[in-house]
This record gives sequence, structure tokens and C-alpha cells, in this order.
Amino acid sequence: MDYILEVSNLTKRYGGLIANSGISFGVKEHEILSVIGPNGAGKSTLFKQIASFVTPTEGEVRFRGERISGLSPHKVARLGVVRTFQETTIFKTMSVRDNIIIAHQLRARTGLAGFFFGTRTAREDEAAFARSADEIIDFLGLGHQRHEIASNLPHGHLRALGIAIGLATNPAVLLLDEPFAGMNHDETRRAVEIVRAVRARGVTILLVEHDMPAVMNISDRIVVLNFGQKIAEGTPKEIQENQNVIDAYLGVEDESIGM
Ligand SMILES: Nc1ncnc2c1ncn2[C@@H]1O[C@H](COP(=O)(O)OP(=O)(O)OP(=O)(O)O)[C@@H](O)[C@H]1O
Repeated sequence: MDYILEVSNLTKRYGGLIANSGISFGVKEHEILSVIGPNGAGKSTLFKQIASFVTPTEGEVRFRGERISGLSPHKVARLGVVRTFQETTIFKTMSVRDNIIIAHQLRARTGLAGFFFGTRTAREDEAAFARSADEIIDFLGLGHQRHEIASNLPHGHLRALGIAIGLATNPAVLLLDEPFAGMNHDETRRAVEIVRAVRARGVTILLVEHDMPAVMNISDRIVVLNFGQKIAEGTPKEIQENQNVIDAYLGVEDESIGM
């Protein structure tokens, strides 16, 4: 089986604490794969290692067969593995459109300096980026907010802007960090549709999420972590019926696996 992304024996220790222990799995091209697990299970650590924000203690991540562990997050993003930017990396005082245009710089011929100082190549790039930004805005249904300052956006739209910024970097694999957190039912339904539409553009999607109904609805496959280890992997139905998973979630008050 050819995987677009392969996680092999990934282990991360923080002093005596083992945040991830010997985690292995593959991600198929164009699938939506969710990583779930109770609080502190090691999901964020796994994501940070895949996007190379954190270097593994042992093991490695391969993208299209090439080892990406140890490369800078910037390089990994350029190769096509992009973690959606947290709200903190959205420029709050800039418009939706300008935020997305700037995100295109990640794949630009010139650096940010050219963008700000107006070199010719940068000006050509900027026109192309503006067209692409408008296309992404329309695709994500953010048209009414195009010129809105990011800090004025309601929560759901801010999340959509995060996805838009991720898309602007033209990813092959998009890592979504709790894309449905803090959303009401309608916002979640819309966000699920957006994620599906992003996949339909040919993007492979990995997500960490606590909203179990949404995870069960959207995922092709699910990887379950508990205490830093992978305890299960399978389709939503297989995961819901897996005794190890049910046991891991028993006694956890604020989470359920949607049964
Ligand atoms: N930089 C760090 N230094 C020390 N310990 C860390 C660090 N990052 C994470 N940990 C620990 O590693 C374990 C796994 O944390 P992680 O954030 O990956 O879990 P999680 O499954 O994402 O949790 P949540 O669902 O609450 O976000 C936790 O015990 C956490 O305290």
C-alpha cells in the first residue's frame, strides 16, 4: 500500500514523560483521517511532529516516501504538509482578503520583504495571489467577509479563515487542529461541508477533533490514542465498536465516542 504520509514508530519524550510512544500508521492520498483520544492522549504532540514543529525523540514521518522529520516547519509546509494556522497567526487587524494574500507568500518566488517593498516580481505575484485569494474566499463562502477586518469575524468564520490561509499555501496534506471546536450545530455542519469540499479539491486531510458526532460523520478512518499510544485504527464503525476505545473513554465526563 502506498501512503502519502507515513508515521513510523513515532516517539516523543519530555523528560520522564512519554507524550507519544511508538506510534505508526499510514495516511492514504485523498482520505480524511481523524486522530482522537481523551485529553492528554498525545494528539497535539503527534500533529506537531508531523508538521515538524517538534522533532521526534525516535521514529520518523515520511511524506511521499521522503523523510520530513527534522526539517523546519517552513520547509515541510513548502513540500505540501501544512498545519492550519492557529487563530494567533491570523493578522487580526488585516482584512480576510489580505490575510489570504499574505499566506500565499509561503509558495512565492519572493519573500515577504518583496511583498512589502513592492519589487516587480512581487507585484506580479501579488496580482496572481489576489486572484487566487478571491477564488478561495468564494470557495469557502467568505464572500461577504472579504474586506472585513479579521478581529471582527464571528468564531465560525475565523475558523474558515484559518482553513483559507492553509489552502493558500497549496497543501497536499492539510492538518486541521480541532476545526469544529466552539462551533454550534449549524456552524459545525457547514464546517464539515467545507472540509469535505477541501478534500474534493484533492487535498488529503488529517484532523484532531473532540466533536465525536462530527468525527464519526466526516472520517474515512480514525486513529485512536490513549496515554501516548495508538490503541486502535479503523473505520468510524470499527472504532465505535472497539472495546479498547470504549474502555479508554469510559469515565471521561465531557467526551463520548458518539454511541
Ligand atoms: N512541551 C511539552 N513539555 C512537557 N510536556 C508536554 C509538552 N507538550 C505536551 N506535553 C505533555 O504530553 C502529554 C500529551 O499532550 P498533548 O497536548 O499532545 O495531548 P492532547 O491529546 O493533544 O491533549 P488535549 O486533547 O487536551 O489537547 C500531556 O501529558 C502533556 O502535558
